[in-house]
Amino acid sequence: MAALSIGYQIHFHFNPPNLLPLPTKFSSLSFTAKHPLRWHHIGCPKICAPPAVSVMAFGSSREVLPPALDSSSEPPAIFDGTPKLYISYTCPYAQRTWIARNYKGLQEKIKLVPIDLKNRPDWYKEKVYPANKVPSLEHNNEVKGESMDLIRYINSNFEGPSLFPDDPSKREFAEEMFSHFDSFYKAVISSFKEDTVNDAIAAFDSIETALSKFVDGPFFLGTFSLVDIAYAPFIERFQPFLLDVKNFDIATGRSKLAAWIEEMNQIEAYTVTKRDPKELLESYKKRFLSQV
Ligand SMILES: N[C@@H](CCC(=O)N[C@@H](CS)C(=O)NCC(=O)O)C(=O)O
Repeated sequence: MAALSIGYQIHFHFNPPNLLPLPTKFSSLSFTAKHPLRWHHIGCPKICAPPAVSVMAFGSSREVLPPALDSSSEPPAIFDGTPKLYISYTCPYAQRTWIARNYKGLQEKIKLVPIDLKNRPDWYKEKVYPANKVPSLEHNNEVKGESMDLIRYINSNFEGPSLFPDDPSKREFAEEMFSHFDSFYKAVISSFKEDTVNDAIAAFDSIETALSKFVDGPFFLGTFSLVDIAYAPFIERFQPFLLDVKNFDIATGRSKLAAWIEEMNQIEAYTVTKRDPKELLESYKKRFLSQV
């Protein structure tokens, strides 16, 4: 059975209102093929008839994530026709593709194959992706790589909501932001090794300006898009490191960036891919401070 549980927004319509707060009294709610709605109520030994509630699927799926495959693991059924996204749970480039796949609701269509990069299985390089990096996507008997190409590919070649608006001015700005990524990344990383955070300040000022361009929403292109996906995994890592090590809070005095971070944290397709900030901080400290 697929290890998948579906999230629901539950609207309680109880009368009289003094019965509230009822949500705490309900232990779980689940759907099965036989019983479309099972309502488990604490204090009710059996499955009870649901009270007056409406339950609305909000279209997101919380997956049980598979364990990462290592050198002792058998390969999945490569080229069996099932699209597969090879990732590492800790890689920000892979995270981009994982977010795109989640946002488009492709959890059941594109199988997630996590790889342990520190103890990589030989078959990954030999049979799947000779570049031996993540992410890679197996689709239509081909394996493609490069996160920026893959998020565009996933957006264009699979069903689900579009992550790239039609508006030509937004598309043009998206391309600008994609090109800007490398210099943003380099500026922030270089500040890790310097005494001042001037480069990082300038880099985040440029993000604040970019976020001010479209006013029809808190995201880079107004609505959530590939641009947010391209930047989010990196900002997720830069923020705790700059705060802890450089005492630089990227969101202070940058209201658009602060709002963007808040809104990103409402997007489940993204939040399920996030790592513990403490773990990210430790891994960045190991990576960047030991080289100083
Ligand atoms: N430009 C690539 C970068 C991918 C990349 O560097 N992935 C890292 C993990 S975060 C990797 O696979 N490293 C393994 C290696 O370089 O051997 C992309 O955007 O997909």
